[in-house]
Amino acid sequence: MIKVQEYRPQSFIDFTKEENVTAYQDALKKVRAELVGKHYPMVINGERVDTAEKLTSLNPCDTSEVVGTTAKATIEDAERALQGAWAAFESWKKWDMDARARVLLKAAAILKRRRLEACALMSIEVGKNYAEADVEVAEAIDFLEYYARSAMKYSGFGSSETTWFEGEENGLMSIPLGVGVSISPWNFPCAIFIGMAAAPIVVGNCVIVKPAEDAGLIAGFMVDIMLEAGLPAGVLQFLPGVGREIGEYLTTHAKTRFITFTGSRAVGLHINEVAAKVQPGQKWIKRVIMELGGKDGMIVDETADLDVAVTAAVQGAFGFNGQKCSAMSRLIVVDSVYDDVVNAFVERAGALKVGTGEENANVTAVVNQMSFDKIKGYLEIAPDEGKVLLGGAATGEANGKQGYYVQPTIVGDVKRESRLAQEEIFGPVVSVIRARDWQDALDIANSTEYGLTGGVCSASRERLEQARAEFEVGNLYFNRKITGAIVGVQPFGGYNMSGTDSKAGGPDYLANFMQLKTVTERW
Ligand SMILES: NC(=O)c1ccc[n+]([C@@H]2O[C@H](COP(=O)([O-])OP(=O)(O)OC[C@H]3O[C@@H](n4cnc5c(N)ncnc54)[C@H](O)[C@@H]3O)[C@@H](O)[C@H]2O)c1
Ligand SMILES: N[C@@H](CCC=O)C(=O)O
Repeated sequence: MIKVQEYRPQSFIDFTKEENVTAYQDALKKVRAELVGKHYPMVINGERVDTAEKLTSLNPCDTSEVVGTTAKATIEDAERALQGAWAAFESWKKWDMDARARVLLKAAAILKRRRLEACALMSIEVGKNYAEADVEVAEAIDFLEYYARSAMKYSGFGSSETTWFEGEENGLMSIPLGVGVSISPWNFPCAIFIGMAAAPIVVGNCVIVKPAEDAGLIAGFMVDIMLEAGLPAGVLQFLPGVGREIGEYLTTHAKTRFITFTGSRAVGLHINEVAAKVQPGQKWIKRVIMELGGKDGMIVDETADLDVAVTAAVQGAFGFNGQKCSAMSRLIVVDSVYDDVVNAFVERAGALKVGTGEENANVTAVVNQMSFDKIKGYLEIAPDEGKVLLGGAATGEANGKQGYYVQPTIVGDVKRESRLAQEEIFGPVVSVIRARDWQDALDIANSTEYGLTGGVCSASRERLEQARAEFEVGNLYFNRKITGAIVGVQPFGGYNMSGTDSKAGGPDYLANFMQLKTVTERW
């Protein structure tokens, strides 16, 4: 058994301290000097391989800046990566669990040393401010540390998990699935990207990682760390490319054993459908693990502490511009305190500074043109679906910089069945919904097809207990923000249309990537 201290999540950097701000700014300079403008080729079978065409990553906060480029994998590359991964699987599956876990622990150690570089790169590539970037890199380290330790419980012949039967030895063996595809989103391009790769890898699978098109550089940075930590050739195949091209090819392929996907509901459901169709030569039912979108609501009732509720609302709604699956996009307030809560929320949100990630603004630009246009579309219908109380414009500029800037927006008295109340917007836009009373608020909270995060701000024990039982979400928070799950502390994942509730960072997450064999020997 590997010798490590008990898992403890990373603490976050305190950016109220001047020395930490200075260190971050130094990291930004280093990243600008060493990583901006860099090109990341694919990594297939341990070799760096390039393509004629490239994918370009733009700075969303200053779209005149190209942050860097990656290769753009073709179908032939995807095929080669898949075959190479199956060849690597023959030896990787035989490695001791301890030895595989050590690779993750070493990667965590390297990332700890390069923590601020990873943060700074994300400030430039996807516009995260300092705290948002830091929380994400801390989560990436936590995933590596946590999954390394979790793997231990699947090591060896687990006869203790079965009931004793006289005259026989019985037990369960956990064995890896084979080769899978990990398809990740741009909004947590470091933590989710590496968590979805490290988990299957540590228990003996080989993985083709397909990062999001908008965040290829941080993905390349993380792959370098995994290789430096000692992953053998072919275990992690780095395949930046276009989702509907190579993603589609790999998810439909007969030789893909499992798919772990985090992204939108639309793409997730499409993958679920194509993966279910058995291809010629396919000899398994593909395992599909899905983490999808949300339309997350937080209820504030008349017993709530107003300051706690408003702080939770501002943090949950506007952290990383609402570009989190967990973001509070619906604030559901009971009628008797509606005006007080909403006025305070509008006032606090109105003080948020809009600017670049590098300037450490509270709200930065949204990720790309498609996202900007989509949010703009919702802002256009907002006056018909409620009252715009704050913001309401997609300005496309902040402090003289052209970028995908959208004002923090609050729309009041949104109709509960409207598009603003039902569809994931994925930007700094909050719909406030007026509820008659507590029960009406809970009904509204449960009235979407999603079920990812939710929250209640209330001092009523009875109501909190009712919510515990009846609020239909995978992650439920009381009297705090509804974002920011910590690995091992709040296992994360939703149900209903929000996903397969596989609970990343939870005690059973690795079981998603293994199959069990029961072995009986008669003595
Ligand atoms: N539940 C969670 O844990 C969680 C976490 C983060 C983000 N999300 C969700 O992700 C979404 C935002 O991320 P996004 O915009 O990158 O999502 P997206 O669905 O547009 O893309 C996700 C990934 O899928 C790939 N892809 C696109 N089409 C594909 C296809 N046909 N076949 C295979 N792959 C394909 C993309 O290239 C990308 O890598 C939001 O809906 C958000 O709620 C969920
Ligand atoms: N795990 C993150 C959300 C990831 C989705 O975007 C949170 O808990 O806020």
